Amino acid sequence: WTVYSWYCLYRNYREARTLGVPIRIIPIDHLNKLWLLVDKQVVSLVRKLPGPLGNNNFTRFNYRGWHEDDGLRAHDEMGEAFVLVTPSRNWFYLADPEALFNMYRRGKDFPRWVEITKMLDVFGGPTIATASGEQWRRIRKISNSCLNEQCNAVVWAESAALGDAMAQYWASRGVFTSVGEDSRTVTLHVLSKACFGQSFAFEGHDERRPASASASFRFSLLTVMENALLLMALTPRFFTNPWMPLPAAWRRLGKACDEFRSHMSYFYNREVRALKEGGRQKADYTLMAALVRASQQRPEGKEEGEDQFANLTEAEIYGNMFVFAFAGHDTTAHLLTYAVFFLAANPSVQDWLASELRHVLGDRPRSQWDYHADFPRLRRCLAVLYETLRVKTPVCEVKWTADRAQQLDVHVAGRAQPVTLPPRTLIIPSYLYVHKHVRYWGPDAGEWRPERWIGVRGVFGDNVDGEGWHAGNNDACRSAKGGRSSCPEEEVLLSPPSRGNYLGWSEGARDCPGKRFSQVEWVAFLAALFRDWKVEPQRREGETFADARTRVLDFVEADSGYGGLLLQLMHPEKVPLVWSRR
Ligand code: HEM
Repeated sequence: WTVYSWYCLYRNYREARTLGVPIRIIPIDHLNKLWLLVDKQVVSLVRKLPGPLGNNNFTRFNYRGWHEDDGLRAHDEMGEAFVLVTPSRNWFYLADPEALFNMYRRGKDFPRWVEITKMLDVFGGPTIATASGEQWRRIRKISNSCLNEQCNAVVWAESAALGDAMAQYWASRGVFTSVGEDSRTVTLHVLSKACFGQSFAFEGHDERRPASASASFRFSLLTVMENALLLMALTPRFFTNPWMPLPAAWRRLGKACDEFRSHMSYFYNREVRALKEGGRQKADYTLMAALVRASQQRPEGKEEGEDQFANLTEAEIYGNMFVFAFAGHDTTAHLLTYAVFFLAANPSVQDWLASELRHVLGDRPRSQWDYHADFPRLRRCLAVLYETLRVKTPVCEVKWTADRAQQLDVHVAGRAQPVTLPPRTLIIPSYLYVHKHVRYWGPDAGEWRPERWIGVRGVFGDNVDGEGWHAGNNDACRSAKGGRSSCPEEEVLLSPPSRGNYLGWSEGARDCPGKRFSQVEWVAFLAALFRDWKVEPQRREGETFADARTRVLDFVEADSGYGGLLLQLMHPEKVPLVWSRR
């Protein structure tokens, strides 16, 4: 095996040399399953060795999330593109915004590497995240039509109600440490409502009752989502096998899987029945109902009997429901946790945010907030999301060249030149570089500064939302008052320096279909949390606010890591925060 491995490494190295970009060799593929279990521990042990033994390509590049620790260094040293050669595959890292945008535009030439997402097909499939080609186009088209404005209105109302309850809970604690857990609770509850029509009251971390053995829907959804990685690695069948000697917690997981499946089947049959009887009102939106409706209707132009090529099967609906719940849960929750910490360290941004919320929502109670009228005016809330996603991008993407060589113009040594990428080359967009380099974002590129996304309407002609100038270049867009516009009505949301410079929701045909969902959810949470409340770090004895702020920001950098598949704060409970009325 070792000889074969070295042979493959040599073969891949020879192939990498044809690319004409810098090469670094590492001995183990990033996605070797055994290695994934121990990579960080082994690397941190090897790092203790003296000199080059502890400091080499292996300790620098050969573990999950190395790019977060390395920051901008790798591309600063090697230019816009370089390749990591492993025994299994070549990993081509790309930080050229123009080349990235071209790659996203040519989705057929550079498809998603679905081998990495295939494990999401645990409750049925193929799904939107795991299918390719024609099959994916069909599922994606149906999904896009279901994630519509009706869905967003449901998300808005539910998120505002849950955000409100979370704010009350934190206020009842005064000092709280549960932002990570509570953010996961609210995002899960929003998904439960939007996907299945099941609404649950907020339960703060310390109020959680032990899950009932009778396995309610909430229990099954929560348990399945909390153990999603384990389920993807071992499949639900492993946990539901009655002959397998399993610990009690794993048995419970098996039970939750069975329950989750039978709840989905119940919801599915209910929707099919309602559709047949014409009983469901338009106002009763659920994603499940929308998918069922779309899958039962024969699309225009299709003949009888062709339906199976255009609609979703029952198994595909189950698989997709799981994928939506999985893809929409931790992404938003982790970002919300980051934002609460960034805001705690930046009271002036909280004031700026609150003044927009007061201006748009006034004193209206939450029940009178209106998605269609209020959401589009809350640009500062959206700017907080854009900025948090810029500096703490949770999702890593992998594209590849599949079975054909592809050419891409890439800046190498300052000049655009065609690079021929051999078949089976993996391409990793280096979002950290394009999101944070001073060349694109100005001297404060490394700082969390949501104001960079806001400009003043009309300063450079008639800016419209999302088509203005990037804040790094828009000093003239701001009013004289401390670099901030005084009136939210005059403001526009600016776009990034280029479309290849902002990859948080990805780009091209295979970008995130939940983008608008997450924006609506996020803005409603921020509105409920920060119109009437504020957050700050709990000070230690004798600590000034400036010291506490530095401590929080240092903590955010040091504690960021890949717990599972996403970047997150690993232990947000370690830094207590204070919640109070503004
Ligand atoms: C702020 C929160 C979110 C972020 C940052 C985010 C980011 C992303 C990214 C970067 C991708 C592309 C992944 C890849 O190519 O490997 C993606 C795909 C996807 N996202 Fe999101 N997402 C968010 C929220 C959501 C929500 C709320 C949903 C569902 C309601 C969702 C559903 C999906 C699905 C189904 C895909 C796969 C799409 C396809 O393959 O066609 N996401 N997301």
